[in-house]
Amino acid sequence: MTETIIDLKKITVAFKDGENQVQAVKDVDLQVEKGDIYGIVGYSGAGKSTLVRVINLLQKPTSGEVHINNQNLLKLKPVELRQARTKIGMIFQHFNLMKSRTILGNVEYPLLKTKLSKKDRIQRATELLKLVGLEQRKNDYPRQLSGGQKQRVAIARALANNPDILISDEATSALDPKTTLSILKLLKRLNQTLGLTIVLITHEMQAVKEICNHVAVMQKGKIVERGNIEDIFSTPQKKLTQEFINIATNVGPAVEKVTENPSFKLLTQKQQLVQLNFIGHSTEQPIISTLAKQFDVDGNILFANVEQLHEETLGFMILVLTGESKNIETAIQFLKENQVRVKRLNEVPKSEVQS
Ligand SMILES: Nc1ncnc2c1ncn2[C@@H]1O[C@H](COP(=O)(O)OP(=O)(O)OP(=O)(O)O)[C@@H](O)[C@H]1O
Repeated sequence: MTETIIDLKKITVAFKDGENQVQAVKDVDLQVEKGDIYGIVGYSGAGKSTLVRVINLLQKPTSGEVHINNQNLLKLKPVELRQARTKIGMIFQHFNLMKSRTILGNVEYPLLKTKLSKKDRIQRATELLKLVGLEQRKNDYPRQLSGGQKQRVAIARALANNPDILISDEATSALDPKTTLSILKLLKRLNQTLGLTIVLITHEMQAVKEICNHVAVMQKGKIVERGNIEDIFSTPQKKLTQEFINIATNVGPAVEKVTENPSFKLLTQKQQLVQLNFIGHSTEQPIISTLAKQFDVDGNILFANVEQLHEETLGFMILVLTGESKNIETAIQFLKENQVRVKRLNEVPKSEVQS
């Protein structure tokens, strides 16, 4: 049985900007299941940070309801809210470590407000550093660590009070791709071993693809599309979502390269440039040879990429189909009937297309 741990209802956040009012978040509902890793993707200014800051009431909404762990946070007394907040950890792009404290001192810091003795605090902080693989560095200072190591310390600190939820606000945006991957893997491990629910804000669908089970796409303060990761990657509905996925799967840059190449202009009336997206079992079929054998249509592969998302395999391909236009149309129909999404990348004159 799934259990909803984050339930935001009709959240609106408005800021005063001089004479004007900026609505950073507009009437957003968001439900996250316990134990999930939920991505929130959007370009800068979409309202992602503002929305997730509502989860721990770092940002009070102008209107709406905030239910976390079945508690209505807006109805809690200050002392109860402080307690509820300790169960929501947060990590940031710039780590926010205290320069004058050692690594151990940074992780110990949130425990100073608890009833733990100094000895127990040190023991807990040491355990947490072990969990993120930095026990050996506990007496170092933040300046002595790399970006990835600093983020590991920030993660250990965020876990000090045994939170149920971890909010990651662009936590890998300042890191190189390899370090990003290692931090994402660490988050996934913590999700699996501690049952931690993670909300991951990012402007990169690539990060979402690595570890999230669900994703919401934000634009201008609203969630424009949401769903499980396989559905969103295989059948994105909104142009913005497609854009993010094209970048994450390298299809976007490949289409650009192909269509900007001078040879693209030289395609004949018997050639159709197509982008194919395959889902699940359709990735295993010998599509190209079938097109040649059954429809007398040759397929020349210009780009191909296969992505594994949990149990689902997704394939992306850019092809030039060459043959009689009638045959190309039948071949495209065949592909569609076999759960392959087909997007035409060049216009074939109408007179050539038989319906
Ligand atoms: N305290 C504030 N006062 C006024 N406007 C704000 C405030 N905080 C955010 N905004 C505005 O709200 C909108 C959403 O900002 P927000 O930081 O939530 O977006 P974001 O998607 O997280 O982008 P980024 O990744 O750049 O932080 C922006 O137009 C921003 O300028």
